[in-house]
Amino acid sequence: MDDSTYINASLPDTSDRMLFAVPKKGRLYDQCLSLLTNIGIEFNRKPRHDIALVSNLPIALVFLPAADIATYVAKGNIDLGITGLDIIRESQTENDVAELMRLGFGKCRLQVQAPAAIKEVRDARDLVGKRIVTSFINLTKQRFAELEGVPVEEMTTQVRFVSGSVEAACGLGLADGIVDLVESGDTMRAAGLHAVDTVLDTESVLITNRHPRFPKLADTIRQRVAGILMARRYVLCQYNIARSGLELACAITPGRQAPTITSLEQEGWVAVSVMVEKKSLADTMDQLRDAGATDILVLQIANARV
Ligand SMILES: Nc1ncnc2c1ncn2[C@@H]1O[C@H](COP(=O)(O)OP(=O)(O)OP(=O)(O)O)[C@@H](O)[C@H]1O
Ligand SMILES: O=P(O)(O)OC[C@H]1O[C@H](OP(=O)(O)OP(=O)(O)O)[C@H](O)[C@@H]1O
Repeated sequence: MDDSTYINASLPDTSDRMLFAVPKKGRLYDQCLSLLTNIGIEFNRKPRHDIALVSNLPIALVFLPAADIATYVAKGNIDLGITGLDIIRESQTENDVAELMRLGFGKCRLQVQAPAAIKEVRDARDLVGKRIVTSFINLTKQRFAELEGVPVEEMTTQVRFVSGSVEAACGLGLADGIVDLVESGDTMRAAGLHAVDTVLDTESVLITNRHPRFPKLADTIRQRVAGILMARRYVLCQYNIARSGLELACAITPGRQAPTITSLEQEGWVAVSVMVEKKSLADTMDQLRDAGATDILVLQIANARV
């Protein structure tokens, strides 16, 4: 029985539905569920069931370990999925999946880490020929082979797999260094480690098989996700300004495409409506004020299509 027979046998009522895989637990789970809600996907997941039929679209959600999603999508068992870039690279599926969009959450770094107390190890090169423990065996071997300047088969560094709690390996005497994900750095510091190299910057991505079975539906989901990401990134800013100050104001707020300008019932004045990135909003409002804008209002964007 091959992989496709197995998955189809376990999904008897889903043959006419696009299979959309999301992590069943872990760091990406909450953000994925929130994204699904925001893009209008309605479903009812029964306790302990890993498949949920979507009630308002011909989609079945499949809850899988994040680490397996890229492989399922690459092999075509699953049509669309959300997982980490790190997982795509580690499972060597980048040629078999199409990355539709980076999702802006699950951001962290895959780093080589060593005991901070061992002063001789300041750089990943200091770990060449030593013992490394990781859950990312392929990426780690590639990195150390690169450092050694030899093919993976000829490298002297010993890379060993553990499935979790990687940070404990040095303290327990199993490794001289580890390769693991770091976000805040709290886990690494608590284990007495420090980073000596970054192998990869990662975040969650929306992926599809290179030969999708439901291209139109996959594109609809892509567009909905793009709209939500844009709505999260921008606000709508409205203000009034004298025509004499309009050129400067438009330079401060060029918008995504261009500002919308309407006449006010007051000679020589216009109203401007424009999208502004949230991260620069406070500065932008100060600059608009200095440029003579009045009644500067900021409105949240609930959703969008771009
Ligand atoms: N600290 C973190 N900050 C942000 N994203 C992370 C972090 N740790 C992991 N990720 C992302 O989430 C993905 C899944 O990691 P997570 O630790 O949640 O795995 P998991 O599914 O719970 O499996 P495991 O049982 O091996 O821990 C990672 O591949 C990575 O893309
Ligand atoms: O830099 P930090 O913010 O401390 O995050 C890093 C930790 O997060 C991940 O593990 P997670 O907590 O998801 O659990 P896991 O060890 O079970 O994978 C990763 O494997 C690190 O251990």
